[in-house]
Amino acid sequence: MMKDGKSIVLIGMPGVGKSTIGVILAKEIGYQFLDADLLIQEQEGMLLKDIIATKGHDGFLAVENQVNRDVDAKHSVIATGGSAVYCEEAMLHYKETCQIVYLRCPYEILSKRLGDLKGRGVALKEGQTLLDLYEERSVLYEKYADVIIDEDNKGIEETLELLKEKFC
Ligand SMILES: Nc1ncnc2c1ncn2[C@@H]1O[C@H](COP(=O)(O)OP(=O)(O)O)[C@@H](O)[C@H]1O
Ligand SMILES: O=C(O)C1=C[C@@H](OP(=O)(O)O)[C@@H](O)[C@H](O)C1
Ligand SMILES: [Mg+2]
Repeated sequence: MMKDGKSIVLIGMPGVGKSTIGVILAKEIGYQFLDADLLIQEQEGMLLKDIIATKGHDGFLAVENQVNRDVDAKHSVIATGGSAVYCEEAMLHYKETCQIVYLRCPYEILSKRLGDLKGRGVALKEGQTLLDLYEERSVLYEKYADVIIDEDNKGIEETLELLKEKFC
C-alpha cells in the first residue's frame, strides 16, 4: 500500500482508460476504487447520457462539480469523467487532498479508440468536434496535473506499470 494514503485522482479525455486502468491499479496497490461517473448516476438515478439530455451541458457539469467536490476518500483511486476538469471547485478540492494524474493520450490514437461519442455521453457543446474538445481540455488537464503519464502507443499493462512505478 502507498505510504501517505493520499487518494489518486485520474483525469484525462474520455477513452484514455481512467475507469479501466483505475480499477486494476486500485486492486494492485490495495486501494479502494471509485468511479465518479457511477456516483453521479447513482445520485441522479439516471444514465449520464440522459442527465446530459435532460439537464443540458451546464446542468450536467453542475452535478459533476457537486459530486466530485463531495468525494472524501482516502486510500482510493478515483476515476473522474473527462469533463471533471471544467469543475473548478471539484478540481481545487482534489488538488488540495489528492494526487492528480493526467493520463495523456495523443489525439490520433484517441480518435481511433473512441467510437460513437454520443453513445458515450461526452459533454460536447453545440458544433464542437473531438479535436476542439481535445485542444480546449489539454490545457486544463496539464494545469491541474501533479503527474502526467504519457500513453503514446502503450498498452494497458504498460501504462499500469508506469503508474505503479510512480506510486509504489
Ligand atoms: N492502451 C490502452 N490504454 C487504455 N485503454 C485502452 C487501450 N487500448 C484500448 N483501450 C480501451 O479503451 C477503453 C478505455 O475506456 P475507459 O476505461 O472507459 O476510459 P475512460 O474512463 O478514460 O473514459 C477501454 O475499452 C479499453 O479497453
Ligand atoms: O468527457 C466527457 O465529457 C464525459 C466523459 C464521461 O466519462 P469518461 O471520461 O470516463 O468516459 C462522462 O463523465 C460523461 O459522459 C462526460
Ligand atoms: Mg470512465
